[in-house]
Amino acid sequence: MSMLKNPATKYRPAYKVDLPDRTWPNKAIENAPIWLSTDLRDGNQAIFEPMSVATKLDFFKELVRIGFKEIEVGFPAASQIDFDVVRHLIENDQIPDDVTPMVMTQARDDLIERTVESVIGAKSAIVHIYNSTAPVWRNTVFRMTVPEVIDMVKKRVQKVKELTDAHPETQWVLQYSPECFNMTELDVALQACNTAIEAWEAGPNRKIIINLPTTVEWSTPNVFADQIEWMDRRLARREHVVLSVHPHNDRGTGVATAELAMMAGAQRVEGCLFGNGERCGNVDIVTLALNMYTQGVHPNLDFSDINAVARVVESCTQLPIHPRHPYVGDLVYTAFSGSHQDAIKKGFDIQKPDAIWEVPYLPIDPVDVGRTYDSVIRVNSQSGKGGIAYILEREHGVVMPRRMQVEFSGVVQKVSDSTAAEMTSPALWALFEQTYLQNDESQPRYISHKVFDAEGGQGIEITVQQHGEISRLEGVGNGPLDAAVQALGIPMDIVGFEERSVGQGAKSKAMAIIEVSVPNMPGSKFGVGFHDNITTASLMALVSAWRRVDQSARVKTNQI
Ligand SMILES: CC(=O)SCCNC(=O)CCNC(=O)[C@H](O)C(C)(C)COP(=O)(O)OP(=O)(O)OC[C@H]1O[C@@H](n2cnc3c(N)ncnc32)[C@H](O)[C@@H]1OP(=O)(O)O
Ligand SMILES: CC(C)C(=O)C(=O)O
Ligand SMILES: [Mg+2]
Repeated sequence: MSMLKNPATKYRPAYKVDLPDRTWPNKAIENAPIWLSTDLRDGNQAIFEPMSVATKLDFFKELVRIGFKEIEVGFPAASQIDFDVVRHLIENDQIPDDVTPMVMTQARDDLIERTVESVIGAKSAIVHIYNSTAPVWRNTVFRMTVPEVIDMVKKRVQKVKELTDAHPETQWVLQYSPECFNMTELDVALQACNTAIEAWEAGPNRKIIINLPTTVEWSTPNVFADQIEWMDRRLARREHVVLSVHPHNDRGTGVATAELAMMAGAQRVEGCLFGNGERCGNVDIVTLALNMYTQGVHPNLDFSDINAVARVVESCTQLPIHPRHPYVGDLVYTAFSGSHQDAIKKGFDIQKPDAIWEVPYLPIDPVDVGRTYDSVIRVNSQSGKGGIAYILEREHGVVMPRRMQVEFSGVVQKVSDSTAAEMTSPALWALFEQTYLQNDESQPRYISHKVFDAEGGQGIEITVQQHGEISRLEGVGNGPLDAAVQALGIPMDIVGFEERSVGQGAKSKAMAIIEVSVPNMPGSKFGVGFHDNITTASLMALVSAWRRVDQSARVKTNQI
């Protein structure tokens, strides 16, 4: 950046709202708003290829299934496809009684006529008209003064009223949006909205929706919340007005803007699934809804199979969802990093099914949105013992004692550092087998054993293969394991022993884990054995530990 020129000076900062007695900062979101999906309009006008009739109908069905009660079905005056979709839905009775379609148009007489025509015969319908009220649009696009803009609002609302009054069989609602509301002087926006409210003659059975958009995000969300509270206090015939917001996401704060606006009095929110829409998108209704869910408020929308919703949206819009998109991305329930994995494992260990959700680093239980725990923990060079232990326990039933977790994570770390790649669950298991289980004939391994009564205790004859040779070794001790230590003739102390059954039913096996220490060898070594018979499993674990002691001694003396 040049030292002489500061490009930031060419941008005008957002204005502040004079509202010293603002109340929204002390409020919380306690109820779901009325949701309006604008996927078929704002979402559709923002994709490379607008949706076909068939695609729009599929998307509409999905929106109904999710639970939307108000759906913007299109901009019928803009294209024949949009017009045909609306007619198809009405003529084929595909709009459930509790769902109201909305059609949108610019505040132009010719377009309003075509728009109202598109919804004739619907049980209920929202006709949505808009015009920008912000100074740049007034001066540049319309070249109109404020009184001229206000006069346009009055005449166009009267036009909608006249056309809709002619069809009393439909329950009509008017929606008026002062486009670019967030950039409009508040007194001008209020004048435009109150003009629409009066011209519509809002009252009982003549509902009006005043929809305040951040057409292009311009300020921090608190300024928008102030604007909403300011309007909420001043709108005419307030009890007959539904106060709605329509946030975009140019600053990446669409969700925060919608949340603070709800705290400030917004009763209705317009947005798109997964944040589709012009430029950086409309507010993401899925994120907003699931944010509410994590605060103990049900959003009245069904995202219990979020992957299925994502598949419909991706196929209809042809836009991929980012792998880190909140709640839905492929990686959002995955931890690679060691300390997170450790905490998640500990959280899962104590989490009870219906208790308050307290698993660290997972803001939501993946199961609530139809995701599984399968990929919650994945291993790479950033991973630690907790994550590795989690995968082995979850997928193979191997519960490692803590010191063994430390030992094995060192083994994993060496491999993942050298490959610099993710270690998949099968690769992790292969490394576990290679490290602890005797499946390589070139290394010391257990072959068989016989026990017999001996003077002074338990006798054992253990057959092992060591460096290619079969040896039968005998020992006596206070049990088979102790006898085997004597038979192997190595000064090993067994400092830890655990056994458990792994797997279920006929397929279950005994697993033994033995920790041994050897004089002059720092630390300890672990060995593992799996067998149908518990004594055999523990002898295999002992030989596994012996092999690992032998291996590390040979590494030290450079024999391997
Ligand atoms: C923020 C939003 O998302 S708003 C929604 C925007 N979505 C769309 O525009 C998609 C659908 N629209 C279209 O396909 C087209 O605009 C059509 C078919 C509806 C109309 O097309 P055209 O008749 O060619 O007009 P065009 O789009 O160029 O509009 C420009 C004219 O409309 C006027 N205009 C623009 N917006 C509005 C409005 N909200 N209310 C009244 N007049 C408007 C402009 O001032 C301009 O007038 P001028 O010709 O006298 O200078
Ligand atoms: C509500 C309409 C006019 C809109 O899409 C917007 O302002 O972003
Ligand atoms: Mg918009």
